[in-house]
Amino acid sequence: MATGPGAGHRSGNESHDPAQTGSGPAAPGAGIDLDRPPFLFLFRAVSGSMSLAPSLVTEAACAKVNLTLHVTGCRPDGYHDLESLVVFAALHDTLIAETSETLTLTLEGPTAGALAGESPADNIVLRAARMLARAGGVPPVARLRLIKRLPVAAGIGGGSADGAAALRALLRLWQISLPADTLNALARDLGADVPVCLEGRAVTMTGVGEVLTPAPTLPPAALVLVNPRKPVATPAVFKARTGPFSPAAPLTEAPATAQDLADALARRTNDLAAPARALEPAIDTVLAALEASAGVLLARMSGSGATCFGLYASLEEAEAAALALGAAHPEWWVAASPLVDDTRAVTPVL
Ligand SMILES: C[C@](O)(CO)[C@H](O)COP(=O)(O)OP(=O)(O)OC[C@H]1O[C@@H](n2ccc(N)nc2=O)[C@H](O)[C@@H]1O
Ligand SMILES: Nc1ncnc2c1ncn2[C@@H]1O[C@H](COP(=O)(O)OP(=O)(O)OP(=O)(O)O)[C@@H](O)[C@H]1O
Repeated sequence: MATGPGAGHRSGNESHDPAQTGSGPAAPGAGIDLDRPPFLFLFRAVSGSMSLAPSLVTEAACAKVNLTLHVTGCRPDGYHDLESLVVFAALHDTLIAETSETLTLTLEGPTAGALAGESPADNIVLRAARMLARAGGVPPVARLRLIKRLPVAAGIGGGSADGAAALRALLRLWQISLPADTLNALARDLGADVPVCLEGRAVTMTGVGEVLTPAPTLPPAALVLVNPRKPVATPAVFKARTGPFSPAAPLTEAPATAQDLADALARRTNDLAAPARALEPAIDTVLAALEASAGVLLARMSGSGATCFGLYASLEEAEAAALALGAAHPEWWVAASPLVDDTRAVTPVL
């Protein structure tokens, strides 16, 4: 089992350049009268020379999970209208951004090999950096390090989360602030799942992925994510989808318990599951194994697959199920996680 990086609370994930921060003014009550003009002048002079810009920022790029996914229409440009209940797991890639005079990206971590054949310039992290620099009117310079742990082309938005993490990190590193609409549009241009990953909280996602409405409060629950280590290309799955579109069926009431949540999900669908299963039959094996696991309340596919999730009432049950699934299928990527309220509160694992 890979229980993966656990949820935690962010603390001190920015490090300030000691040369820039200095020692700061004395605290009130430390024997200095800050109201006396010479000290007031000194205080202003010191704070005026201090830079609040961090020289290093780390961000957790958390896995997104589509608990439901209704394809409600198709647009002239080929993109589909969706309605999806999206939540986040604590499992994450880690993005580290440092000040530099050039723009560089290094890839490491257990799943980085899946990107070995691709040009680093095409990596969504560098695309995000270039687009944000242009929008913010700053030079595109940073030393970026991406630690990849999430499976690639897996339906849990690993690349989208990396792109969103790059935006968040560089907004802070470069001290840029953009209007929310501009940032949402920039995220959308990077990929349909990037706006939701930037939001990082449970939402009902509509449009092609850019319209985000807070989801009803969800009960404590845990997930097991299972990927058969077979990449599935999102465009191919949308292309293979046939039949009528679904009506939107958003969750409007807060489920009181994990079982209530499972019951509500059971009345809804992932419309991409059928085409994905036709393209990658290993999804059937994964779903059957999750459905047979002890304590599972519901098993479904996330996004365009092939990752499937099992829903459990507690993290203990999810971890026990992940342990058993991982032992029975060592060739699979298996991980347990609580549902995360806000991905900004997840401490990035280095
Ligand atoms: C299936 C989901 O994972 C659900 O959250 C997302 O909609 C996919 O988001 P994504 O991978 O970020 O998608 P993009 O990289 O923007 O698009 C990849 C391809 O998926 C298809 N696509 C994607 C999103 C969408 N709303 N309609 C689509 O038809 C298009 O063929 C597109 O060329
Ligand atoms: N940092 C990145 N991590 C993963 N894939 C990336 C990254 N940058 C670019 N890519 C490209 O994006 C493709 C889709 O990868 P990703 O892991 O985001 O798929 P996914 O989990 O199916 O996403 P979604 O659920 O949003 O459809 C990869 O096959 C790769 O070509």
